[in-house]
This record gives sequence, C-alpha cells and structure tokens, in this order.
Amino acid sequence: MTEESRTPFSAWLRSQSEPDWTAVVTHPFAEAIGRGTAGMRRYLEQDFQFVDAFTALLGAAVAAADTFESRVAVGRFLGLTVADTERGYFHRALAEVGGEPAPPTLEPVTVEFRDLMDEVRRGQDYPLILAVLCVAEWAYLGWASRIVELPDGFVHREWIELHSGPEFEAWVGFLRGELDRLGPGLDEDGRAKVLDVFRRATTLERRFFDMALG
Ligand SMILES: Cc1ncc(CN)c(N)n1
Repeated sequence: MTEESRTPFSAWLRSQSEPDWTAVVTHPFAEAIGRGTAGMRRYLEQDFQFVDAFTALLGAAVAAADTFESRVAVGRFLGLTVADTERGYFHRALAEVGGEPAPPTLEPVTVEFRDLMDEVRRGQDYPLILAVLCVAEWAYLGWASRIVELPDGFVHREWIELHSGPEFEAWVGFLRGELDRLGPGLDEDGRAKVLDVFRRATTLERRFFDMALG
C-alpha cells in the first residue's frame, strides 16, 4: 500500500496544495479579521460577487451529485445558510461598512475565481465541483477556527462565526467525506484533474486575501 492510497483523498489534495494552503489559513488579512481591525468594505464587496457564483455552484452540486443524500446535504446548506444567514449578513454588513452590493469594478482575482466556478459548474463533474467547494469552505474553517477571542464588532465577529463552530465543521466534514468517498474510484487522470482544480482554487483564495489586504 502506498502512502497516497492510505491518506484520505481530501488530506492528500490539501498536502499537495502547499505552501498556498498554509498561507491562506495564516494570512495577515484573516488574522486582522480576528483582531477586528481588517478593513472589510472592499473585501465584502468583492466577496459578495464571489458568493453569487458560489451559490450557482452549490446548485450545480445538487444537480451533479451521485446520491439523493448528497443532494439533500448540499441543498440544505444552500437554503438554510447561504440563502438565509449569509445573505442577511451581507446586506447588514455592506450597509454598515458603506459597501456596494454591485461594485462598479471586479478585481482580477474575483473575475478569475468566478471564471473557475463557472468552468466547473458548466462541466457538471461532481468531484471537480466538490474540489472548489471544499477548498472554499475548508480553508475558511482553517483561518476562522484559529481565532480564540471573538472581536466585538458584528461585521468581523459574525463573519468568523459563519465559518466556524460545529455546524460549519460538519459541513466541511461532509465535503471532505464526499471527496474521500469518490477519490479512490477515480482513475489517475480523474485524480489529476481534481488536484488541478483544488490547487487553482487554493491559489485564488490566497490571492483573494492578498487583494483584500490592498
Ligand atoms: C473567497 C471566499 N472563499 C471562501 C468563502 C467561504 N464561503 C468566501 N466567502 N469567500
């Protein structure tokens, strides 16, 4: 048995995405969110555009999933979290920081991230869709769960709360579990394609935080 075949697929994907993975979860912008000092206006304006494409991608995951229970898990997260709690957060937080829900310009990294999500959404290949969803959620769990003391202001505090805690951990556990379940059934070419998307998404996460830092 090789090391690769013993390691869960999701853990292997993450290990192959260093040093960018660690750069995301320890990013200075994420640490500034934790201290409550990060300037959130540009970040949230751009992220609202990210979330739009991310929501479409969740819909694609519902369509492309190979089991009913998987469709239900993704659909529940889409309906209960993204379409409700997170949407409400964005409207309140953008108003608080004076941000535009539809900013006049998209940053290059926002365009590239949306392009990647649109590419895998159109491809309707469930493991590739999972790769992007898993990076986006697992990396966010990574930085948010490093924060020990929550800041007072709701814009920073609720953004951390949305990406940490038992429910979000279970969601990330589901996404990782799906990759771990499907990875061993992929051939070498299929695994390489998932890794390519996983790495591209991880690099974009790093660049997104770089953009936010200014
Ligand atoms: C860029 C980015 N990556 C991930 C997430 C977490 N859903 C987010 N809101 N924005």
